[in-house]
Amino acid sequence: MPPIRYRVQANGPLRGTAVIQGAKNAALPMIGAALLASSGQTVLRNVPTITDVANAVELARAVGAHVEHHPADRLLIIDASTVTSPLLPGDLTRRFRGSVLFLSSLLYRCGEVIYEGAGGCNLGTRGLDWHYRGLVRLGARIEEKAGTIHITLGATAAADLYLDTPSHTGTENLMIAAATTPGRTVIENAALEPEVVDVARFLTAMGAHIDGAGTGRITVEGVDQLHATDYTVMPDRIDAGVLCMAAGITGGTVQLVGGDVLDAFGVARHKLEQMGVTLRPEGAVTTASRLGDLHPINIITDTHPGFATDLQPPLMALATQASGTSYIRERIHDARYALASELTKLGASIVIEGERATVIGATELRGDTVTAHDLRTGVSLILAGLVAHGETVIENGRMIERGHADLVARLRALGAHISREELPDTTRP
Ligand SMILES: CC(=O)N[C@H]1[C@@H](OP(=O)(O)OP(=O)(O)OC[C@H]2O[C@@H](n3ccc(=O)[nH]c3=O)[C@H](O)[C@@H]2O)O[C@H](CO)[C@@H](O)[C@@H]1O
Ligand SMILES: C=C(OP(=O)(O)O)C(=O)O
Repeated sequence: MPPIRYRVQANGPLRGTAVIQGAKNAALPMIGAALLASSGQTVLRNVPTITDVANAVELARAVGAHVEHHPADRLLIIDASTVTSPLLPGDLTRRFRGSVLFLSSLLYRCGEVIYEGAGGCNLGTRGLDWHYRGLVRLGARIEEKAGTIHITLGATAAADLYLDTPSHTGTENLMIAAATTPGRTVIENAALEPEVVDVARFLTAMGAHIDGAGTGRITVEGVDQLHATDYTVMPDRIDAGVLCMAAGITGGTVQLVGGDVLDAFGVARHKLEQMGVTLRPEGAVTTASRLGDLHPINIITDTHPGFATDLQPPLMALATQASGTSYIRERIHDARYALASELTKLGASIVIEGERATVIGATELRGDTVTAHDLRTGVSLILAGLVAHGETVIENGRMIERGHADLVARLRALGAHISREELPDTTRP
């Protein structure tokens, strides 16, 4: 794959309308869960055109599903009646974290699943032990050999499950597994994230019996089988948050279209408002704007409705422009400060001590060449580039496209000076 480079130059306040994409972290589990339907065709709408989705489509095809992808219509049609292979090939699964969401459906469709490892952003330790422990309690057997996980389905029976902390994909995987496990399964300390609720709604549309999604105690009454359905993926609250911050960092006004996201923001809504970014819902449109100064802020990332970790890097970029010292504490991922050194190259003043980051603002940023070490680092560097003097060049831009669709077109429509280049592929002979 040819490397991608983004170039950004400041061009004053962003103004205009932006469409929020469908949620990456809801679309991926839905593609995985759709494989549970042994007949019929599932239609998924509002699917974001991002590489994580393209990889999920490739993975679904690799295990035998027939998938039609219509990116221009943001639509997927999944016929899982042809799923036969229990092997999730490592060259695909290691491309994205969401591949872990294929485990449960494939296990129940094929009686076994072979998983050669998860990918996704490198944010420190990203365990899967709670997923495996839950599956074992539902009757699965797990063996690991040289990094490959082989799960086989024994006599399945409902169970009382718990998560040590409310894992997002862990809750989704266990809901998917429990959907067709006979009896009543209870998941304690379940994740409350809006995407988990959307996945529960999707499973319910497939015929599952799920209660309590959006609370810490989810109950699933197993049914014999699930059927194909037609479902529209919720809007992406992280994509929406980044667009609000693009308005905030440039002192502009952006109208967000594509669904109500303010409730899904949780604490992030209030933190943005404290910083001086006004968020105003008007019917189906939310307007994000900033007129006065940006104020410093204090955030602690947490599970929903706490401040979402995926919005922490963009908030760090915003904090570099606030007049005063901001304090950030990252409590979900143990290594999510790759952005700090890149922002420092642009002139930001940031001190990292363990899980704490102190951002001393406001600093004048100057364009330079920086690297998108992961998805949100990349998009946060775009935010910084929107106010830096001179040109900001972001290498490894493919990372951004894992999770944000068509950002160049959407930001250009708001007046941003941003471009994307495909570089020669040096890995090809
Ligand atoms: C595809 C997807 O939906 N990704 C999101 C999901 O990731 P993901 O579902 O991987 O995140 P989790 O909520 O599972 O992980 C949070 C923390 O719990 C730990 N943990 C988790 C499971 C486990 O079995 N053992 C364990 O130790 C992890 O190492 C991590 O430190 O939620 C994260 C937290 O909101 C987001 O940043 C990701 O964007
Ligand atoms: C961490 C993220 O994604 P993933 O879990 O897919 O790596 C993210 O979306 O910021």
